[in-house]
Amino acid sequence: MARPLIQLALDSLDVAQTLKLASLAAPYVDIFEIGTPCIKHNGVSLVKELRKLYPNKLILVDLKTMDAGEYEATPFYAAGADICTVLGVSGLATIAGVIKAANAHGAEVQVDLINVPDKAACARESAKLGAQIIGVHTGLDAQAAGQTPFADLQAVAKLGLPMRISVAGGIKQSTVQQVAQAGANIVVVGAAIYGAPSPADAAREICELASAA
Ligand SMILES: O=C(CO)[C@H](O)[C@H](O)COP(=O)(O)O
Repeated sequence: MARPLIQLALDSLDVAQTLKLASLAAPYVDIFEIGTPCIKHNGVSLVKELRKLYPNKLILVDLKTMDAGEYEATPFYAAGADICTVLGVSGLATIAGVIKAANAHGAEVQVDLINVPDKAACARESAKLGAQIIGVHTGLDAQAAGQTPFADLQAVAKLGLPMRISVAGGIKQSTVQQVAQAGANIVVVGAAIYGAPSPADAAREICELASAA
């Protein structure tokens, strides 16, 4: 089994800190995620800057789009995003709009299952529409309330859909192998890297653990 891709969530609002973290972790991660607060604060120019600095990395823009899918996502794909996210709770018309924008740019879409009540139905419908990635996600506020993504990951993996599975929500060194073995194709890590004393060491450890899973 191929190791899952490692996605670093760049969740700072500060551009200098974001670029510094990206450079420290770059040797060990496959995807740079421009996190939702970061993209809202810094906009399309940060996508362009990261694209220029890292032509060979995948860039995910965590738009968490809720409406006006095609219109909102188009400038981010045009700026160089490989993947944009859309909320599963937004509904099928919005998801279809982001997929249309992605297709126009030869790019991909991740549907985020955060707070979706019927995750299996949403994942199935998203696959039918042509989304390439389904995101099992326990957000930061839900994590603070003690929730984790592990049970949802198992349930989504069991569906056997023709989509890659991304998992996010407090993944760290002690859980990366568990999620890889449960079927995650993309493992998203934020705080366990950016909050570590050495982000580079943390990113390397996570990459090595994922490779050995
Ligand atoms: O999308 C996010 C919050 O909505 C975060 O970027 C994602 O949860 C990863 O960060 P962490 O590993 O700290 O949970």
